[in-house]
Amino acid sequence: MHTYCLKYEKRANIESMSNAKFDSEGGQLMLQNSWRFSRQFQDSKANAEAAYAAWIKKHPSALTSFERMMDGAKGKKVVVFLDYDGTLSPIVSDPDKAFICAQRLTKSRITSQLASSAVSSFVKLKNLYYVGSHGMDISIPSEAVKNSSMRRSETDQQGNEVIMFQPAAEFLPIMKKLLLVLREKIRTIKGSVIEDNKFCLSVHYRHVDEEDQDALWQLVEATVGGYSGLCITNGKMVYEIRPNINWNKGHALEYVLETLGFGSSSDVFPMYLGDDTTDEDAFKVLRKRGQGLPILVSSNPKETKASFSLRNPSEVQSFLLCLSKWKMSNSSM
Ligand SMILES: O=P(O)(O)OC[C@H]1O[C@H](O[C@H]2O[C@H](CO)[C@@H](O)[C@H](O)[C@H]2O)[C@H](O)[C@@H](O)[C@@H]1O
Repeated sequence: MHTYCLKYEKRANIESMSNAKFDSEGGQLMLQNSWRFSRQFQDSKANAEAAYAAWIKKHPSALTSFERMMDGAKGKKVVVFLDYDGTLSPIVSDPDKAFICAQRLTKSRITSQLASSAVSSFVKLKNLYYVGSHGMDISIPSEAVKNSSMRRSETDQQGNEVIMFQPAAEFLPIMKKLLLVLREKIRTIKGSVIEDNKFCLSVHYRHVDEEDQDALWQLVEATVGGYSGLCITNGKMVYEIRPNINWNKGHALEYVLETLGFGSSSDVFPMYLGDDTTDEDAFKVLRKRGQGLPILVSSNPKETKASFSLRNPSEVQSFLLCLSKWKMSNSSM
């Protein structure tokens, strides 16, 4: 509405209209424009709904399709992989306040970009397996490891016996150094925040003014360019800097299944729930294995390898509740 008024003012000057004429015509024009605006808004809302309706046909809701979906799981071991931000926890403006209601998370594997210790401190459940930093920071309780060739445990920071796997371990000194350098550099850009996720540095720009975002990107790109072997990807209002190695959430999923003794087993039914583009690598692995369920968490139509979808973390919780009820009536899980 404001924009239309300004535009009209400009035209009124050009045409040297009287103030009286300006006022009365201005009011009428504003009405017409506000009607047009609301019509455009309704049209675009209807278009978005139509696009979502078409998309959901290709990626049905994991809630409404639950029974049908779980047919394939009967008699198999169900392994649930859950992304954290945007999947278990809603996206919030402060990353330190991304909490979840954890009561429904039992016997699950959590994959995230956060360091596994960070995810673990958010979730605070012991009988979970944590995977952080894009799958580059894996920690599995020793007693869960079925594959004897992988049983070489160590003690984590909380004193638990775990199998740790960090395929980018050699990058740790570089990541630590880069953290200090970047933290100092981006200090000049108001609203920017850097998060240390061990093998992934996340530079958030959610609170950076739009006109400063390009400068932040230039700064990040130039600084990271000074270090070899790293790459930058763009997430949800965040630049993610990580080692450029051939390892992603899909590899992590395979690694976890391997440690659990399900490497090439047909008795397993893995599910992966994620909202991020980086979760697509895990979806692809499930597709390739021809096993289990890739589920995308999104309220907007998106190009995805997932077969099913859930709209948001609240639907994820409802889904996990259905799953726990299903588990109670199907004892072999
Ligand atoms: O692999 P993920 O668990 O999906 O991690 C991706 C990033 O997630 C977090 O950032 C996102 O969620 C924040 C909290 O809701 C939000 O404030 C931010 O804008 C989002 O990008 C996490 O803080 C990052 O470190 C991860 O890179």
